[in-house]
Amino acid sequence: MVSNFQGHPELLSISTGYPVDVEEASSSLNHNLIRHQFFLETTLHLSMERIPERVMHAPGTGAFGFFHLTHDLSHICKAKLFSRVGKKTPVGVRFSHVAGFRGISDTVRDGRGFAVKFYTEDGNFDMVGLNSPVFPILDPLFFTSFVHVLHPNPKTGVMDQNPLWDFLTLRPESALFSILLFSDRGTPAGYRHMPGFSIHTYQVVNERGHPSFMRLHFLPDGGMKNLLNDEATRLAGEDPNYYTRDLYNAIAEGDFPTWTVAAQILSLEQVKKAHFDVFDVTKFLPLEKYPLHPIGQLVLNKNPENAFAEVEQIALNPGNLVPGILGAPDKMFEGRMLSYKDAQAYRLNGNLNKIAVNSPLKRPFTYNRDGQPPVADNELDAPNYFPNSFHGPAPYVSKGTPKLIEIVQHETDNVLQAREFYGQELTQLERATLPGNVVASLRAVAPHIQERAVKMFYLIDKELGHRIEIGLKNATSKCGLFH
Ligand code: HEM
Repeated sequence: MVSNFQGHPELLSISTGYPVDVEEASSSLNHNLIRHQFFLETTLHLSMERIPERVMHAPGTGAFGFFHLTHDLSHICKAKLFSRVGKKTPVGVRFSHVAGFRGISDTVRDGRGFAVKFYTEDGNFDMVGLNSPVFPILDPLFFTSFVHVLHPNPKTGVMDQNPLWDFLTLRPESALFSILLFSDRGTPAGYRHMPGFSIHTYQVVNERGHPSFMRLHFLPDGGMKNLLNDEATRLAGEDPNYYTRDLYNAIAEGDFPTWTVAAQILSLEQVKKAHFDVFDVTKFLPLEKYPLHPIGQLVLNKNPENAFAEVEQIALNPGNLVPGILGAPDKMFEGRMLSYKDAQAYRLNGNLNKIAVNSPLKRPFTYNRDGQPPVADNELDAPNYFPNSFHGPAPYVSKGTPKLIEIVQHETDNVLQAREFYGQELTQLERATLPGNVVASLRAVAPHIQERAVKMFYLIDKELGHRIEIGLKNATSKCGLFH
């Protein structure tokens, strides 16, 4: 990953086009600085190089490619990306760290974002998921607190494990996510070696408006690979951009990463008869009951050419839906539909969909005008009000607007799936390394929170609880505590 700019040098100018003379470009000593146009512009522009970083998932990288449909799904969902086997829909993908700020080392233990923008003929569909099949909280009301516990203490500015463990042990629905996070899956071997999950169960409809429900899985064709804690810690110090470079170089060398895309598909009947909430984002849908149906392949074959324009400014929003995909009926999804729109308007301003990476394939015709750049084409004297009798954009006529089903959500058993996942899904090696990974974080936490955490792990599995308890007793360093 080196700069290999091969172009001929152009004439240097400032952004107004004023050509810069060699004397001006060489020194500002003994010059009137206010009249030194080159100094003035470069210095003032530097202060404006940054935009607000994402409040969550700030560190990350991206790549581009396509989604190749291998199995027709049009009997279930009329979205264009799922019809006609062989179809290739262009995609933009952003992989990210859940916590921390830009610049954090890639291999630090964390959840990872796995977000895909599908550029379809009917607009952009964004699947904004994680490398984990579940989310730690059920209720969007607690999302702000969850974000706060993953960020530095506002007094000291230092990361502190106390709020994280305090919160996780007080919100028992996070038990399954905690097992995943502290297993070796919390330190993937790279972005191209991790899976992705929609987590939400989407409601979709076919041409006849008939509803079905699906959770999407993206399974790395090269297999899932993780790092052991020691290796991840070493790489965090020695090679902070380990994942980013690995992905970039693989694509640059033509070793394109691919994922098999599969869906768990449920009928309305199955949803009603499930005996549990299939929309609960803190739980997975058992594979024996709802098997995976392969639908296609995700291929990443193009690196970004401009990281700022194509990665920092990509706006992935679960509220970006297309006809046939209604979104999920759970409260978390509803909360997300509000939050991303607001966060991205703050970060990129109201014309964010005019930024090239966010623009849909087909030119949109709207009644919105102007604002902060990029304003580009403002549709000139086409009517900017609706209704009108001057041939302004007209809505299409549908056969009726499908509605999301209504659901009632409750907290349910929080231990059962964590126990199942620990006992049946983790490999022997992952079970062996889990207690040490937990202790490495928990040892820096106040004793009353440690006690609660140990109880939580005992509830999941007696031996796991016991090994963490012993590990904590033997842990000598209590690093991270402020007195
Ligand atoms: C199933 C639950 C959730 C998942 C899987 C998830 C996943 C993600 C991912 C992958 C990103 C990074 C997108 C990118 O690469 O640009 C992100 C960003 C973000 N998420 Fe979530 N999230 C979840 C829940 C929530 C909730 C409940 C809220 C708020 C109510 C929220 C608010 C945000 C915000 C504000 C950002 C930053 C958006 C931006 O500035 O572009 N998320 N989330």
